[in-house]
Amino acid sequence: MSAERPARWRIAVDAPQHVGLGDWLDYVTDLALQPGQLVRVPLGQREVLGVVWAPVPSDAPVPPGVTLRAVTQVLAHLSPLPERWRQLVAFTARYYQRSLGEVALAVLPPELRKLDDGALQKKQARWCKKPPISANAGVDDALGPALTPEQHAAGVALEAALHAPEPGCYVLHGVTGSGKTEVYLRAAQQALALGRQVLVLVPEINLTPQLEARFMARFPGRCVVALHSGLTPAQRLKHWCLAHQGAADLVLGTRLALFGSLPRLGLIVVDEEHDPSYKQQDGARYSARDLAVYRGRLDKVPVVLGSATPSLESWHHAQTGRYRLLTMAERIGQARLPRVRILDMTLAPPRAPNQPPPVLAKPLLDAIRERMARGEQSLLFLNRRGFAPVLQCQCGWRSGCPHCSAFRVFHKLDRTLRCHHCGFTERVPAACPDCGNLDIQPIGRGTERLEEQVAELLPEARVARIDADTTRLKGTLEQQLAAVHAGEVDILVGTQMITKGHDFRRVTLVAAVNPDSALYAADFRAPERLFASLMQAAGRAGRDAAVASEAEMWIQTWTPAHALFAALKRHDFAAFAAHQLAEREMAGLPPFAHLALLRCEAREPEAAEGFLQAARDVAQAMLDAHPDAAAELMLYAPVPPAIAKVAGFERRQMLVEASARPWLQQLLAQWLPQLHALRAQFKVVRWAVDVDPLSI
Ligand SMILES: Nc1ncnc2c1ncn2[C@@H]1O[C@H](COP(=O)(O)OP(=O)(O)OP(=O)(O)O)[C@@H](O)[C@H]1O
Ligand SMILES: [Zn+2]
Repeated sequence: MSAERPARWRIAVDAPQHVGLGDWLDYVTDLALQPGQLVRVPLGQREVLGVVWAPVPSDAPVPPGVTLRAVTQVLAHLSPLPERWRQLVAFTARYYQRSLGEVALAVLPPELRKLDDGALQKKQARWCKKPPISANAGVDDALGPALTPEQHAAGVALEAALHAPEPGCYVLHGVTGSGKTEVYLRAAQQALALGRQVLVLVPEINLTPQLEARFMARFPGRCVVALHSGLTPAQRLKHWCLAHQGAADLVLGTRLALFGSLPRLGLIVVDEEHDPSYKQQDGARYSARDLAVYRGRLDKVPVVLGSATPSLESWHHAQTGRYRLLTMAERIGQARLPRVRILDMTLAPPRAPNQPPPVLAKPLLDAIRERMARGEQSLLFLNRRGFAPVLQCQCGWRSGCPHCSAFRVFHKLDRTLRCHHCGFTERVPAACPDCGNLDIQPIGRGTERLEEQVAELLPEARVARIDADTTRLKGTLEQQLAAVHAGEVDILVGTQMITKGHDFRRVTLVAAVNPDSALYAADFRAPERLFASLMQAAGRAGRDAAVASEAEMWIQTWTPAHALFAALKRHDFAAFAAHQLAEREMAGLPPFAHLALLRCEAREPEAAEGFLQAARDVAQAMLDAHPDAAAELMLYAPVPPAIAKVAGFERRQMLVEASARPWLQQLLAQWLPQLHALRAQFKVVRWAVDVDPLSI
C-alpha cells in the first residue's frame, strides 16, 4: 500500500439484501484497522456501526462516479471479532441468503450502535475491574451427584471429544428425567478445566433462569452470563462483552447466544435440540441448532444435541453415523416413566344432541381426585390459550378478524376478542353484530375456559393456569412456578409453556386434554411435533422416584388407535422415528430432501400470486438452461399458506425442493438477485426466502 493514499477497507454495514448494496461497502481511512474491528461509518445521511471485514487491494479500481467515504471512528477499545466469528456470520448470510452486514449487525448487541469508543472503554473498565475469575488457577467447582452408568458413559465419550482433533457432533438421546443436564454440567466442567468457554443454548427465555441457577450453583467461582432478548440493552451489552473478552466462562442463552463471540470456546450444548424455537422466524431465518453444528466444526469443539425426542434430522444423522448417538434410557433413581393411558373418548356415555363432550372424561376426573387426596399434583395440557377460539351466533356470525383469514379468540377475563395473528383487539360485542341476537356462544375451549371448568368440576381444588396470558408481567412466571413447586397448587392448567424443561417434583399425573387437532394439521412435521410435545409433557410426571410408580400420562382422544399414540404408550421414540423417517423418505421430504420456501405478501392476492408465478418462471428458465440441475430440483406452484391473510396482507408461498443442499444453494444464489426487480413490477410489499423452513 502506498504511504500517501489512505487504505481502503471492506466494511459490513446493516443494509438489507433488498437494498442491493451487496455484502459490504468500501471505505477509506488513515487509521490503522484490523479485520473484525468495529467502526462507525457514514451511510447516506446517517452514521452507522460497521464491522471491518477485509482490506481492499490498493490497485483495485474504484467504480466510476463513486467517491469513497471515510471511516469516522474506530471502536479501538473493543478487541476485533475473531476470524471464526466472521466465518460463522459469513456462512449464515450465504446459507440463509441474506446480506453479510445485515446478519453481522443483527447479531451484535444493539447497544453497541449507540456507544463511541470512549464510552465503551469506560464501561469495559468498570465491568472488568476484577481480573476475569477464570484467570484464577484452581477454582473450586461444586461436586455433583455420583453419575449413573449411562451418564458416566456419555460423560466419557464427551471427555474424549474435548481432546479430539475433530470432536464431532453428539446426539444425547435421554428420556425425560434421565439427567441430561447433569451430563452437560460434567462436560462443561471438563471444558472449563481445560481453560475453555462453554456455550449452552435453551429454546426459551423462561428456561434460562433455572439453568443459570443450576450452573451457578455448580460453578460458584466462575463467571456465568446469560444472553437472550429478555435482558435490558445494557445487560445484554455487558454480558456480550464479558463473553467476547473471554471473561465469561459459561454463556447460557437462547438462539441469539449462538452468535456470541467466545474466543476460548470449548463446548457447545443445545438442550431440547428438537425445539422449533431454535429457528428464527423473521429476518435471517436461521436455525441456531444447525448453525451450532457448523460452529462446532469451525471451532473444532464438540457439539451436544440433547433431547428426549431428537429432531428427525438429528436422529437420522445419528442413525447414519454422521453424528454419534449417546443413549440414556433410564430415569434417575429408578424412577419409572409414567404409564401412558389412552382415554378413548368415543366410549364416553352417550349425551344429548348438541351437548358438548365432557371437558374431562370421568376416569380422568377420578384419577385427578385420587392425586388430590394423596397431596400430589396434576397438570392439564392444552395448547390453545384464551377462553374459546371462536364466538358464534345462531345467524351464522362468527368472530372473524377483519384483517386476517382467522377467527379472533375470546378472552373472558378482559372480555375481549383478540386476533392471535395481527393483535387486533376489541371488546366483546354485547349482541351479535349481524342480527342483534344476545345469545352469542363460545365454541371450543382454550386454557382460560379449561381452568374455569376444572374449578367448577373440582371446587375443592386449587387450580392455577400458566400460559402466555398469565405470564405477561415480568416475574409472574417465576412466582407461579414457585407456587407449584411449593405445593400450593393441586391442578396446573397450561399450554406448551408448562411442559418444557421444568423439574416438577410433585406432579404425578399429566393429561393432554385435546391433542387430536394436531393429528390432522397439514404440515408434514405435525406428527413429529405432537409426539415430542406429548413425550415432553409426560416427562413432567413422576420425576421423583418416590412417587414415580403412580405417575400417569393421560391422552383424551377420539382416535385411540393412532400409531402415534401406540408408540407413545411404549415410550418408543425409536419406533416412532423409524416410521416417520420411512414416510419422509417415500414422500421425498427432509431429511431426504432439502427445501426452501419463497414467501411474499401483497395487498392484492393477484399481486402475490403474480410475483411468485413470475419468480417461478425465472427459476424454470434457469433450470431449462441446466438440465443437470433440473433433474435435482423441483419447483412447486404458488399456494396460499394455512392462514392466507394476515393484518390485511395476502400471503402466498412457493416451495423449492432439492435432492441435495448444494443444488438448492446454487439455485437460490442465482435466483434471488433477479427477484428484486420483479418485486416492484408486482407491487409486492414483502418477500423473503426461508431456507430449511420448519413448516410449509
Ligand atoms: N446422577 C444423579 N444422581 C442423583 N440425581 C441426579 C443425577 N443426575 C441428575 N439428577 C437429578 O435428577 C433430576 C432430573 O435430571 P435432569 O433435570 O438433568 O433431567 P433431564 O434429562 O434434563 O430431564 P428433562 O429432559 O425431562 O428436562 C434432577 O433433579 C437432577 O438434579
Ligand atoms: Zn387479525
